[in-house]
Amino acid sequence: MANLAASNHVARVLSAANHLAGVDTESRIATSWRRCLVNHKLDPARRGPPQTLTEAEVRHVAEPMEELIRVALPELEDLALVLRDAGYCVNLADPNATMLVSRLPEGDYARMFLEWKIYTGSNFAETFEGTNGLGTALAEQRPILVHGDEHFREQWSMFTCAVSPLFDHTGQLAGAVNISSCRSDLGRGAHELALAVTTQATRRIEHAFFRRHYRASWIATLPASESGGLIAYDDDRRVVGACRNARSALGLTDAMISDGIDLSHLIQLDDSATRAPEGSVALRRADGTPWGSGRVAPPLRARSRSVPAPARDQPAGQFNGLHRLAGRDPVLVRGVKRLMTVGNLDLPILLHGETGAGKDVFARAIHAASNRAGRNYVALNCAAMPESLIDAELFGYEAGAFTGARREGSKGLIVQASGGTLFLDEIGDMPLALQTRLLRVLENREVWPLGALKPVPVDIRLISATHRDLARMAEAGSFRSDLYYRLRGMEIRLPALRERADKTDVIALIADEEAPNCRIAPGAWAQLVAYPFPGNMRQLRHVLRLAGCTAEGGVITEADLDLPAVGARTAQDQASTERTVIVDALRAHGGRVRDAARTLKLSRATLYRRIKLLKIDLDG
Ligand SMILES: Nc1ncnc2c1ncn2[C@@H]1O[C@H](COP(=O)(O)OP(=O)(O)OP(=O)(O)O)[C@@H](O)[C@H]1O
Repeated sequence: MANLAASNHVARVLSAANHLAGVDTESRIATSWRRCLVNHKLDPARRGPPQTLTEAEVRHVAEPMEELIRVALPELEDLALVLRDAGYCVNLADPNATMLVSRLPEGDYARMFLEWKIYTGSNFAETFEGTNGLGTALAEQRPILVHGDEHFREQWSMFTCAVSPLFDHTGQLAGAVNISSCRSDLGRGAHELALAVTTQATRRIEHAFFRRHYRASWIATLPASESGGLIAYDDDRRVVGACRNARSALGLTDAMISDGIDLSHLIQLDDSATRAPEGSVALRRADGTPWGSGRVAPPLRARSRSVPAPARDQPAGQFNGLHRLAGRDPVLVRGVKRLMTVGNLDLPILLHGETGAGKDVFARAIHAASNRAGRNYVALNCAAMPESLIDAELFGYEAGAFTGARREGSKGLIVQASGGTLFLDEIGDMPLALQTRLLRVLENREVWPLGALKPVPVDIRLISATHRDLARMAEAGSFRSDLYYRLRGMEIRLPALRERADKTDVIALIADEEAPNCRIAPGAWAQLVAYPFPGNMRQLRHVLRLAGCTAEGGVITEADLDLPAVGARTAQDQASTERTVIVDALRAHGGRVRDAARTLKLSRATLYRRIKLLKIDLDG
């Protein structure tokens, strides 16, 4: 049955190539099929995984794209969050169709992408893989949806990919955003919305990148009818840059830009656009005819927000990184003090905290502060992989131990970490069978790679982390209690961002890192302080990074904060957290609203409004 489908598919591809009836031979798909057969000499029946780069090669390829990746990440994370439950994976690729960033969906869907190597490092160039979303969108430099058997190779026909190419601030092809689903059974129509969502997210990344690059220039946004193209110009109104859409709307060339063409030869802006920037302005074409409304943003010229000084009682030295992470939060400061007392004992550490609370960065800081610093630090997320893969990744295997194993075998992460630190993230998700094997490694200080005839001695410091209640899991039998006690030589709880007593310091510090040239308007500041941040530091970083890119005139306003609504219970938590923060500040200042407002970095009026809303009794 499967063979019949495959040969039917191959016959269709060949018909299209030979312009036979029964196939829309003029469609983009058929044109691409012909390219694959005639130009690239590919075989639609060939099966096999895509070419995949090693981790070091990926790092090398990603290096020149670092800034673009940094700007794109918040959008990619948001896309992944929105599409995760629908089973889509999200990727950012370079112009040669190598995936550089991948966000997998939940559960079984993730397994499909892992099995088919649709992940970081894989290459889907049309010249190798034939017609596919990523390769074809890049070859044609146009967004495309490639659904099921529209793929050139029959083996990809269970996937549907929506892809939008990404252009840099000079209008050059810089990569592509890809989303793939293994639900081709849903029909093409079901995926069309995904293409629109991907295209919009890609435009936002391009705009954020453009604004970042030209942050020292004026930036005019063309009307929505021109897809909101962007033009950057200097104080003398000479054009210094334009995005791809603006270039095509205005017929702008590189030569015109490097000659510093006068803006008035392209569009007319009245003087009010310069006097009162940031609002919408009426635009006219160069010949004076009205051209709808656009926007003008002035250059970002100065940093204007101060960063709180670190707590004065923090000692210098090897624990500096840990102290910086702990800030002025008493729970964390206490945790770091306890860590210092055990110093370099190779005690296993268990970190407990919600997602994004900083378990990974804390684990790295512990390693950096230990006498193992400078040796290997190896991390594995136990929730991101199916059991069979964790087994092979962690414990290693001998050459030819199982079908699909690497020819030369694999040392495994435990052996790689020997002499240094092994960080096991989401340890609560480790399957029971593997818990038993891990326990044996910790007890015997040796590991048996699959298929090995003798064990390999190892010397690791283990740091593990979880957001789950391991004690309860141990009681319920879903986590081995003997392993639990072995892991928690010392347990450190990382408070959620909303619980941190120094929440405002953390916001200010992260704002300074993520949006260094921006000031936060009071309304936006109040929102940030009040928001419960279920995604903790990670979410705060993303929100501020994005806000820093979209903020016009160097001021982050409420409109720049993309803070998703939180559920009713969380809203209640938020109110109670906010209440506690305000009451604490008032207490610390003997009830003086003015001083409490200064500490909370709120205006007095805002603080009075919050006090009234939260029914805080000032006299009490
Ligand atoms: N104390 C901190 N100060 C500033 N940034 C922080 C701090 N802690 C964490 N972050 C940032 O928050 C993001 C998430 O951190 P991290 O990956 O360590 O969280 P996590 O708890 O391991 O998350 P998960 O459980 O989802 O893996 C990172 O970008 C990190 O740099």
